Amino acid sequence: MAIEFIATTYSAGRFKLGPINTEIPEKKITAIMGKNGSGKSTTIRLMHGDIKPLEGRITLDGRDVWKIKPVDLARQMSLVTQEINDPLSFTVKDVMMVSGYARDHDEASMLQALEIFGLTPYLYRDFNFLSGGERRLVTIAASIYQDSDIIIMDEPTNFLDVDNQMLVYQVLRQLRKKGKTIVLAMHDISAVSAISDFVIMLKKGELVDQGPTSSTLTVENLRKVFNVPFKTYETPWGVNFSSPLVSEKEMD
Ligand SMILES: Nc1ncnc2c1ncn2[C@@H]1O[C@H](COP(=O)(O)OP(=O)(O)OP(=O)(O)O)[C@@H](O)[C@H]1O
Repeated sequence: MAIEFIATTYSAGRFKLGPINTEIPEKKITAIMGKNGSGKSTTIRLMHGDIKPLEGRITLDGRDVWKIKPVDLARQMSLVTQEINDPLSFTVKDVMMVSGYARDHDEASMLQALEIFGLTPYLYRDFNFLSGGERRLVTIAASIYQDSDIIIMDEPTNFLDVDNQMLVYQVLRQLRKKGKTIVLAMHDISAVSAISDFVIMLKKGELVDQGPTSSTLTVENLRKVFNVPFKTYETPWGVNFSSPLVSEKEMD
């Protein structure tokens, strides 16, 4: 399942994205990084065929993704968005069923996906009355239940406590091991460094750099993207990046 951006551009109001040329590595974790408003969600929506490019193409195994029938696309790609709209009074089970509508219903797999996050007791709860973090975990469980080859998530760890963030990253690693292609829009630089194999860095809709995380996630690129200085430091879990968030001292 290869996703390719070929000279892709998009425009919404005054915002312009691209041109983007990239091939999302299969069976790896790709992180899309950039400041607020840099175009991460737009890139993800293009990848999922929710919006059409202005110029160029986004292809899934050579086919324009926006032309693929939703039911066929759902077998190949799942998307966890930032905002979860549920105008109806859906239960957690309904949310799972909607996500899994293109696969054969399998109650055991559905419960298994919820159980990863300890959510089986929530099966008949009203989704709208769950906390922000619980809703996020349900939608991640729903995308696991969907069982597509490609899993896209927009800021999957938003609203989550550190233990649940760790759980989500652990689950993402397991999904990669199972051969899933994963694409994440992310803010958290340490998490990008720890979990992603490939990184796409955006600034104001432009591609700043892309490549293997080990060689692309550099202090130089981070400074370009975020306009603040960064330094690396060693932690017991590997190299991390730091900027003077709450310090009065300037870094050079
Ligand atoms: N339909 C639209 N009409 C006008 N502007 C839009 C539209 N959709 C997106 N934009 C603008 O495009 C820019 C990129 O938005 P996008 O949601 O892709 O950013 P992002 O990198 O995901 O940001 P964040 O980190 O805040 O989620 C923003 O300035 C946004 O206001």
